Amino acid sequence: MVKHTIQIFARIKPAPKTSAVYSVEKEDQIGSSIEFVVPRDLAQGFVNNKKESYKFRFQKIFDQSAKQEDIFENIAKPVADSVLAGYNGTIFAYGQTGSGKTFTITGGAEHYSDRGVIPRTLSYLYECFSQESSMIYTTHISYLEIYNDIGYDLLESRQDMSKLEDLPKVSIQEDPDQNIHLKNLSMLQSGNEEEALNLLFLGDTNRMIAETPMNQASTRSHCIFTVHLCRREPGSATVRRSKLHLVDLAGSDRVYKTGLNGQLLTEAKYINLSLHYLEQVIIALSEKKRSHIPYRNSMLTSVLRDSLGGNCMTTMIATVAVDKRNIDESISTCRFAQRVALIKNEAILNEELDPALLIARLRKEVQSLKVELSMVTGVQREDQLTGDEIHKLEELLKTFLDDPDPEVTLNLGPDLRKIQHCFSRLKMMVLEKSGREAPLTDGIITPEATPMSGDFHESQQCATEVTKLKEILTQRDNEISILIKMLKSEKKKAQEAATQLAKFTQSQNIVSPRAAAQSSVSNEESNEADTNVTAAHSEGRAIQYMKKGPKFSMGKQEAFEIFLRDHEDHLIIEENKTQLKQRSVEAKGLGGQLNETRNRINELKKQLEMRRRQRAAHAVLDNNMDFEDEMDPVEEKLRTQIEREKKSYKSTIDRLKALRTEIEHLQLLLERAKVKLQRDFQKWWGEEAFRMQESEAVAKSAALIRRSSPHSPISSGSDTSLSSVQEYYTGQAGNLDYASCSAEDFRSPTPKRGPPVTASPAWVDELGQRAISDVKSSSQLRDLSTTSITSSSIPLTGDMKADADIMAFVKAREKLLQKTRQHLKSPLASQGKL
Ligand SMILES: Nc1ncnc2c1ncn2[C@@H]1O[C@H](COP(=O)(O)OP(=O)(O)OP(=O)(O)O)[C@@H](O)[C@H]1O
Repeated sequence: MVKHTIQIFARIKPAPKTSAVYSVEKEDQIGSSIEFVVPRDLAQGFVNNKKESYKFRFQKIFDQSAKQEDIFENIAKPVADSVLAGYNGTIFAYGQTGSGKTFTITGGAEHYSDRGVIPRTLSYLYECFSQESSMIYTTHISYLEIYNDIGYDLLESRQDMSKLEDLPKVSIQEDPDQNIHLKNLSMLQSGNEEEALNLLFLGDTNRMIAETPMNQASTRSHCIFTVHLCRREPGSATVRRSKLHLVDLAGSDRVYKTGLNGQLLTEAKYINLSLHYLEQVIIALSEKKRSHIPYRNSMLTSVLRDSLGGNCMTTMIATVAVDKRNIDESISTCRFAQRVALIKNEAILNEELDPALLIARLRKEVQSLKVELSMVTGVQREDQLTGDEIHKLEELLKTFLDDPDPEVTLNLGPDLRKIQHCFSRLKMMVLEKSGREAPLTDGIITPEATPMSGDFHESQQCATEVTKLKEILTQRDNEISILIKMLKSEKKKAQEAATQLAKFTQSQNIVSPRAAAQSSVSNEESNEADTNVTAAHSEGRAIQYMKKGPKFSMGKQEAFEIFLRDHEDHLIIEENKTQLKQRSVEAKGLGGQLNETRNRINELKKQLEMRRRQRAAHAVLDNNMDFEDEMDPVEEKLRTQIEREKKSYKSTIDRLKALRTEIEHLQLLLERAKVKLQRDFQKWWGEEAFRMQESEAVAKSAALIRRSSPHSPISSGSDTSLSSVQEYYTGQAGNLDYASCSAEDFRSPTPKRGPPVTASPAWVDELGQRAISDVKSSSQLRDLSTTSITSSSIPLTGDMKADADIMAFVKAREKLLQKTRQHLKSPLASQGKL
């Protein structure tokens, strides 16, 4: 058992301007302190006793310039090491909204070097597994999100997930030993780093998709990424199971400051409530006298029960934003950390005996004891008695029973099988005899000798028979259920194999750069082919999942491409694409190098073999038996060359592996950016459609007013925006004269005048909330966007909503094209950068 207090670290978020409100001081080898200086507010009067300086001590403070690597090396690596040794570990980030919790735990989405604690720890764990080949490691991953005190499984891979409620709900169950079990939380096995990263990506994407403006998941929910590790030595029945929780808590902001209302306030209450309960637990734990710890108050504290005051090596990272307006929050974050630092945990080695392995070991032991016994007795014993042995036993038994001497004994020797056989035979004889009241074995047992008779005997016999039959029935039932289980599991396996194969094939077809990069890598490392295939399966799953964005129609696709060019992430995406290309080219080059080195090694080995044969032949001729011990300079030189080539081969392989991780990470970043883009686009598109509908409503009411009062200022046509909306709607300026329409015209689904309805409702598809998907001809639209939109060729459906959406599309497209034209005129464009 290891007793230790929770370790606390602080990380300061980079601020644009250097702030003078705090200072960091390294006090000694095991601690640093941070001091906040809050000048007194003179507006509160001259007599003001408010404290000016607040000082807090941490194990280490990571100032603004700290890199993600520093955080991993100093904080996460020691925890990962203890998890590898069989202890539970938890790292949790706590701090106000935007202070860098997600950045620290998961990482930034822009650069490879921004990878946070989770991906780095996964990478480290798998590296350790490969180095410690004498151990067998099994890893499972779970990813839980807690929002409004309800748990959600983030590893759900359903394709049609669009909101948080679509995710499976996770509930807590407690066993009699008060152990917490999370029902409905997936625990997926990950065979290598790539599979684990894919699961992280799947969870993060689910988190992002489930996020709506009302639920900014990262801010308002707690996320717990858990690695479940099982470690054992081959052949040993002892297993070590440990868990590593990596926790990204919700923003710790106090409600009054955030100025929330309605739904957001409810959420904030829940969050603050769960953080409040967390604080309660921490206060209770830090007070020595308290016996009751209120873990059960919230899901968060129930799940983290072991991490706080239990069997776990726990570390807290307090994330702090040091700009002036956040000072109060930063001080309360540090205060919270000081309390946490008082908690003592007792981590124990989670070692247990694996029952299956124990049975296997005992079986082996029995087998070897049997062998030993047969060596001592000189008789080879089978589990069952042979026919010959049974025959001999029957004779012995008969002699024994026939002998009238009551002192006679039945000598069977030290063989349990024989003893059991004789006993069961005797029992059967007694039972049958007592049932039939007739001698069974050549008069061995006489009716007089039987103490039982009559009806009682009969019912006894029946009962025995029934019991026997029941036993047989149960046995058959068991056999049947085992067979059904086997059948089901085989069926499931076959189905899984088929789906995986289909996904794999699909992913290979879809993601060409990845496939290219992978094939170049896997070519060089043929021995890793199996791993690659498994990885490709899970990769296929992640990519499939990510590709689930809506399929755009032709016009919308065009608008999307233009939208993409203007998007804030465009440059980052381009940069990552370029990097990906470079890495892929480098990987390909290294692959070539690797092949060449391998060929050279093979060639050198051949030369060495040849040389050895030559020397052996000479030695036979010269009768020199000691030639093996003599040094041959040519052989030595060849060996040195081989060694050199092997070293170069190894370093190239290492680089290739690192490159592969980087390539995969870049691909994930790109794919994530793509999901975000699609989401932003849908949102923007929906907004445009909505705005257009609003304008249309204004236009209609204007027309009504004009109708009732033809000389009013609105009807004079001075409002250009309204007239342009009317133009869109009528398809031609002035083509539809609202002033001459009756009220019926507005109620009718089809306008009485205006362009003929040429479109079929089939080209209206789902777009955000309501939007238009397809237009009959994209050239038609191109014309519309380059000229002013007055053409009567806009095909309308007659449905108000759909028509408004069509016009929203046309207008949105025109806007985008205008923007593009402006861009093209800009100096950047003239430098050929667009
Ligand atoms: N150390 C850092 N270096 C660079 N950028 C950072 C750092 N910390 C945070 N950021 C940036 O600040 C922004 C907010 O950070 P982040 O999302 O991690 O905050 P958070 O505490 O998780 O917020 P929330 O409570 O809303 O989830 C992000 O854009 C992130 O990239």
